[in-house]
Amino acid sequence: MTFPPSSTDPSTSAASSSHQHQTTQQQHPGLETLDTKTSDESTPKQHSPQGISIPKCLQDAKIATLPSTAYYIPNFISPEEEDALLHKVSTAPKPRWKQLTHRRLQTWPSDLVNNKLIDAPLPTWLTDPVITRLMSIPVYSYDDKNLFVESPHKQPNHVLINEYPSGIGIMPHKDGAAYHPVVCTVSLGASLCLNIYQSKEDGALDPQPAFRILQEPRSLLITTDDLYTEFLHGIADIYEDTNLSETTVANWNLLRSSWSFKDGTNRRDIRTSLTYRDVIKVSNLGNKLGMFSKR
Ligand SMILES: O=C(O)CCC(=O)C(=O)O
Ligand SMILES: [Fe+2]
Repeated sequence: MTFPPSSTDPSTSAASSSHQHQTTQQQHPGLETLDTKTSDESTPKQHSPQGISIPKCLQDAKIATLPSTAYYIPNFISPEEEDALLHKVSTAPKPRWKQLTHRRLQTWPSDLVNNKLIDAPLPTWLTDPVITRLMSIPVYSYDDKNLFVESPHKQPNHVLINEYPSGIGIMPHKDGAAYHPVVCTVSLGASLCLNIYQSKEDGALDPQPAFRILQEPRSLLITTDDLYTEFLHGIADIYEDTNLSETTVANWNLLRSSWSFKDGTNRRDIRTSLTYRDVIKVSNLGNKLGMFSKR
């Protein structure tokens, strides 16, 4: 990864777990259990296990105010799934963690070497439920093609886990050429704003974010196209996101709990993100050595 003006990397984060999501359960006349949210969002939902709300197709989750394609699903995983993922992350063997100056990260199945992944399976706790659920959502209602239909391996093969204490973010960067330009980020633990930056005509970074996307715990954010290739993204090193409103947050109408930010602030807490991507180049070295055959 490279940092400004043109860059690549893994992530950041923080936010407040006090923004609890409230749902009431209702029996649908059909088969499934529906979540009826008490907050002010409106995306039509399909249903599955408790606390999850999956749109019928990604168009229902599209962040309409952005110039390029992005989707936001607030209740992508349940509180129990969130706890289970956080437990797996925190109990991973110590050598799995790479400690940076202010945050730490894990890469699964491994680090890239010269932008290449050594072929190895992801552990089940990272594929199920996140990848299975992601693959089950069609992009459009009229056919069943999913988001990874054009990606080299037809699904994510790499997960970067970043843990951001409050006050810590990630510099504006681009994710670079190693990945297919579809990025799926599951947020755990707390909320924060992802900033989207543009370069100015002279190529320098405009330090003022062009857009902000608020990511709540248990949400899935998908960014693609120009958001991947043209814009930069980053997270500010702050303890509180401020000036949050319908006009300053691109995905305000899709939030689970916009009411909880109605004073315009989000106090950061530890946020962990899981970034799922398809690494374009994969080497079979691992298979040849029989390294990963028995997972
Ligand atoms: O943690 C995040 O949401 C951002 C991660 C990121 O930018 C990256 O992994 O490249
Ligand atoms: Fe990134």
